[in-house]
Amino acid sequence: MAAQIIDGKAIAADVRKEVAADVKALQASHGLTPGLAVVLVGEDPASKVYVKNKAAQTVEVGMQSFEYKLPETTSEHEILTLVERLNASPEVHGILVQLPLPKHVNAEKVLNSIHPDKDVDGFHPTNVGRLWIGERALVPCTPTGSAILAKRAAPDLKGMNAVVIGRSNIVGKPMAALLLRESCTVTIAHSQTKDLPGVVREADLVIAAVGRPEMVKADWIKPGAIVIDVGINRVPSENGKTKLVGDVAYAECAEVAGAITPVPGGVGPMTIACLLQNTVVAAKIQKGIKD
Ligand SMILES: Nc1nc(=O)c2c([nH]1)NC[C@@H]1CN(c3ccc(C(=O)N[C@@H](CCC(=O)O)C(=O)O)cc3)C=[N+]21
Ligand SMILES: [Mg+2]
Repeated sequence: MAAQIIDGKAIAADVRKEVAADVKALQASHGLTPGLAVVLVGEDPASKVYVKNKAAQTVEVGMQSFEYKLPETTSEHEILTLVERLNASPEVHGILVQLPLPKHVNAEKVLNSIHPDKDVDGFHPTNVGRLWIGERALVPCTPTGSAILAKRAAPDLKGMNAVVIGRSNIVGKPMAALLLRESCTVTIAHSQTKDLPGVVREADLVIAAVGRPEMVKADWIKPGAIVIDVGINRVPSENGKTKLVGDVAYAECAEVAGAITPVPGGVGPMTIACLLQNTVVAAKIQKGIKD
């Protein structure tokens, strides 16, 4: 039986509609227009595309967009000075510094300089702590979007065996925290895991976030399992161009899984939608607005 295909593009559009409604409500109730600042250092072409998409969608939902495109040679000090300015700006409620940063810049130092209440990526240690202890937090966008997609396939994740493949601070670890909050039994698997296929075969819910093209095979998947593919890998294609593939061998896994996300059109669009949602949450936190 073929899997249900979880349409991230359509679900992201739903989330953006909700965000647009939230923005309207905030304007009416508090005269507040949330603003998102994105900082891009250097010329990475893929990064430039994301920044452009983010800016367009930010404006589309009625928020203010501030873009800072700095040359590759920008010093760490200059970046820190910009972040300080954005931290202090009343028009800016969310700050995202696009990763990766150039090698001469200490990324950890830059990310930690963002005010936790403006940290719409949810990477600041304060937000990591808030997430794990269950306080109101800004939660990383990719795991948030992935959880929304999983819940579209199965509204109640309670009691499921969830296996997260990948232990990054950006996806794997916060994903585990979110699934624990949904009362899943969570395993974080990684490159050193013994018998990874065997571990994944126990999963009712698989989240693949390793950055290895099409690594997860059909015979790793328990029949009927939900498969969320976080990977976005650009690989050579037949016609000499490149194409995007996930961390999951999509075609073969779709024949075993109960539900599966495609790449592109799965988690990627959700990441940006959740970034916009986080900007609204950030604005509310800064203004002391409940919910
Ligand atoms: N501080 C920071 N936060 C990030 O969240 C962050 C970052 N840095 N650096 C780069 C990565 C990458 N990223 C993507 C977001 C959306 C798509 C996306 O929408 N992808 C589309 C297709 C894109 C295409 O066709 O190239 C899809 O999967 O359908 C992809 C990648 C956010 N990132
Ligand atoms: Mg993210």
